Amino acid sequence: MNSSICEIPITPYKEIDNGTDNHSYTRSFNDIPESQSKQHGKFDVHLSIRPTSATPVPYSIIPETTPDMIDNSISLRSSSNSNHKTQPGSNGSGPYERQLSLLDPMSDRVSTILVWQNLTVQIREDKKKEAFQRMKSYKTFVPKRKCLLHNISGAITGGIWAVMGPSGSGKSTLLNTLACRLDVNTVVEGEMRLNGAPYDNAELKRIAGYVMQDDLLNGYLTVEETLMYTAKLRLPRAFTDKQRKERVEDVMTDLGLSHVYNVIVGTPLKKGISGGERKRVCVGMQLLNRPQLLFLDEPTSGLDSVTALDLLRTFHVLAHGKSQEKAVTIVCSIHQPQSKIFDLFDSLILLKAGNVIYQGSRKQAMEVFRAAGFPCPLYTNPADHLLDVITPPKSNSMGGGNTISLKQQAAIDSALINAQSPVDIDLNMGVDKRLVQMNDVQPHPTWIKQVQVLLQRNFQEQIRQSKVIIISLIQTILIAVLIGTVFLNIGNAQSSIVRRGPVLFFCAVNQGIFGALMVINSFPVERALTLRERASGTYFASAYFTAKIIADTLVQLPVPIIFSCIVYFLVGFHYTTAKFFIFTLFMLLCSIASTSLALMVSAICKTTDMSVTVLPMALEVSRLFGGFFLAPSRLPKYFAWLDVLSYVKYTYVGTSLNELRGLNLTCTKADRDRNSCIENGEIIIRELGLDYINIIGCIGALLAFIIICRSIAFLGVRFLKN
Ligand SMILES: Nc1ncnc2c1ncn2[C@@H]1O[C@H](COP(=O)(O)OP(=O)(O)OP(=O)(O)O)[C@@H](O)[C@H]1O
Repeated sequence: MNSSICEIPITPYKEIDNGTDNHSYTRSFNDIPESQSKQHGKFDVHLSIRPTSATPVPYSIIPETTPDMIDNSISLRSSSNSNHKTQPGSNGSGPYERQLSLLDPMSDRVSTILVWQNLTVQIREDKKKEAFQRMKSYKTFVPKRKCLLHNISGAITGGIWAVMGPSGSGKSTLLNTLACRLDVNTVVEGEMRLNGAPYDNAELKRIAGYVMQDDLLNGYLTVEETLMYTAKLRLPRAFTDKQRKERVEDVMTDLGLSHVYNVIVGTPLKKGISGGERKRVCVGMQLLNRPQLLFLDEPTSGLDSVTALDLLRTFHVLAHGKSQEKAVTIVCSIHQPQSKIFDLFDSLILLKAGNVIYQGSRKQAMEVFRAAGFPCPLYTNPADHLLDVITPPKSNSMGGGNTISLKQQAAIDSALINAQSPVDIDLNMGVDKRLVQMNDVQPHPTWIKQVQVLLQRNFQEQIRQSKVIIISLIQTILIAVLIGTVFLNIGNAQSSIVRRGPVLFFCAVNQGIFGALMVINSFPVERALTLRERASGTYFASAYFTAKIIADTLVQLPVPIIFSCIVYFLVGFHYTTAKFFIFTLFMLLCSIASTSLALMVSAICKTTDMSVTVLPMALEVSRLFGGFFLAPSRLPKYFAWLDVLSYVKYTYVGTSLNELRGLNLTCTKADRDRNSCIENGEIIIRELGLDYINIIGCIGALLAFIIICRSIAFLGVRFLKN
């Protein structure tokens, strides 16, 4: 069977009978959305159609042959066409490639071809549990796994693709598999190729973007700031600031965001841009480094129909490329699009329970369904029709509705599959495009530059949240005044001995709480955002962590300093300049230690709920072993390890040593008569058993505590990804 293309411009659609069962059309872009035709101007595109039924049927015998049958993007070689010959003069990359260039109107601008063959995705209960069971009974071991995708094959070759199917059919699983974003408990079998070569997440990060369903963004930054920071972090280091700014402006114009460039993104409590605009910002962040491939998971979820249509029109324009530019191949998972949205897709993958029911041109889908005996009724949304056919109606509790038996449903599925030619995948598709891509790798901004940009972003966010900082300062002043007045001018009398311990212990406890609560509330959300940015290859985990530690510490500094200045003088602690600075240093280290503990807990627990449950216990233990209720030297040996973990203890013991060393106490005659006079602080230190360590030891222990907690937190951020 030969196919040939006649280049006769006929507008809008006219069939050219070339004497074969392959028919060719030439059409103009009159029927594409206005926005797109403006971009392209008016030009003619050559398309061919192929019969899709198992037994090829010439289209001429189907009475209502319509342009719907035009296959303008399908790239799967059908077995029935496997004798397809390479045209003379083609670039020799095989019949598949040639077919692409014949079938795809923008093949010269399609830069990415994604192919998968015999792809099976399974989920296991737990990776470690499975490995353990395998070790225990390796001969008889049969892993318990749920199959999410069943041995599917296909290809994505340009244009805008919809992955459709009922809920739970595996749309997100397919997207995540192709984008190498599955979680650790997933087992993938089969081949996936990007431009003819196996690929991994790192390679995909360079050329592809992924927009997740929920628009997780930094609510305190404006649209322009959000995009500008991403541009600074993601665009190659060779870009100048001017070029970055131009790229951001370009993306904002493309996505229709220019009118909100100065509006903050917004948080649940502070309204910012709209839902559709948020989605556009997420897409914009991915478009900044001009990806060749864009995955979008349910991009229209939560949007009203007008906004959703508007967004899809934007994607359609991106997918067909602006003049002279390479087009972005877009793959969207979508639930049940309205008909106008459905019309914007070039191609379709229809999934049901992890199986592919249809893949190929969107327009041809209706024909396949008709050939299988399911023509789309008049005035019915084609997307609804496709889903209605493949989704069996469930009987309701009232016994209403017509149910279809599993057998009938299986018959429908096989009728649909039989109405299409079997797919024969060529894994080498797009190999020539790969060479171009490999030469195109440009280095990312340096680690130092990333830290610098992230620091700037962090400070900007903190400034936008200045209310929280101001409230924390006011609260610190109030608490400090309260403590200072309760223990006002403690003096040097014997009665001051029983008051010194509690006030020092209370200072240590108080410094820990506020910072820890702030971290526990904000870090899990920040972590989710960071994970997402890192999944897109925006920056190194170490750069993020370094910037966070520096910014948080600098913002935290004033609180213990203000606290110390007020409390120290109101209480009237042992006054020398050195002692005051040592006290302040302990307050500062205590505050940093508590936030480090909270950071570690929330990095390991991952969610706010879990962190909020675990942190109070950690704080309680720190207090219990804080050295006040029971002297550290008198603790039972088996608790020694918990005692070592208490940052409160090192603060309390350190400040006590600082206060009591060199402290002279006055005694009244009555005290002497009762023989209960304690003349100096050294005696108290010995009595309380605090002399097992010195001040330097306490400072060292606090520093070690901070370093260990932060190192564990870093490992949590770096390696715990879900
Ligand atoms: N981590 C997982 N553990 C267990 N089952 C999973 C997991 N991920 C997905 N599944 C199951 O795999 C099937 C496909 O899920 P997937 O999220 O891909 O479906 P979907 O078509 O995107 O659904 P929806 O449209 O509702 O988002 C579902 O039955 C789901 O319960």
